Amino acid sequence: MDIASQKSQMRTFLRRTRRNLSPEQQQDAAYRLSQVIRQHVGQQRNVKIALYHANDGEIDLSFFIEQCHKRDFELYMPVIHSFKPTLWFARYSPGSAMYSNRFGIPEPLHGEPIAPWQLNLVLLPLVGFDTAGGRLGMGGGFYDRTFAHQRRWPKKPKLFGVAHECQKVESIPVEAWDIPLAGVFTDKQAYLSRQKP
Ligand SMILES: Nc1nc2c(c(=O)[nH]1)N(C=O)[C@@H](CNc1ccc(C(=O)N[C@@H](CCC(=O)O)C(=O)O)cc1)CN2
Ligand SMILES: Nc1ncnc2c1ncn2[C@@H]1O[C@H](COP(=O)(O)OP(=O)(O)OP(=O)(O)O)[C@@H](O)[C@H]1O
Repeated sequence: MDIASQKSQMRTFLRRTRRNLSPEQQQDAAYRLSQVIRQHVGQQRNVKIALYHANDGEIDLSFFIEQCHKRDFELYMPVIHSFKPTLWFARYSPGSAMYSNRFGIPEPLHGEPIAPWQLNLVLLPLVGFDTAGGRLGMGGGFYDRTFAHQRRWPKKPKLFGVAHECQKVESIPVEAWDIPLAGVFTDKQAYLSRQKP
């Protein structure tokens, strides 16, 4: 079986697995995840973080968003570009007016854009991951394209995948365009990459 078909099968299975979590399991996971991320963001100030609005059983960042709000962190959410398959990031605060994109995922309606290299941390939603740096997204290549040229940027945000622990698999093939992650945060622990991304 070719890599695209393997990934597609894995995607179907893992999306179903996360959608089958109960509301209690989701809430518990969201709380634990916020603690795991907080340990890694530490006591820094003026942090600019891109995160996402949970959809399709994704692990929910609302507890973490609350904590960021209290600490005056600036938050941003991905917005799908109107004619290119890439993302830009718009300022978000709890209570911001939102608009559903073509996949039904809410995006900030009036959020100020930020140049991606000005972000300090990007939390990417994952469908699956392994502990060797393999990752699986929704299959649109949106994050891959958005961060494809980051080596040429004046500075780079740290990229961390975010997922439920039950989205961890034995091995996901890494393809040439896959952007390297600094690690993955789950409701159980942080998996940090060995190689520097
Ligand atoms: N919460 C969240 N926001 C995100 C992402 C994400 O994975 N999660 N994205 C990460 O890239 C981008 C959106 N990418 C997406 C890619 C595919 C599908 C999707 O549901 N595809 C459907 C069928 C496609 C269609 O309707 O045409 C599917 O596969 O069932 C959704 C989002 C930007 N925002
Ligand atoms: N930098 C790029 N330039 C052009 N096409 C790309 C680039 N990155 C990925 N793609 C294309 O996007 C498609 C989806 O890739 P892949 O299955 O790895 O997505 P994904 O990693 O699951 O999605 P995401 O990046 O949104 O999390 C592939 O067909 C790939 O060829």
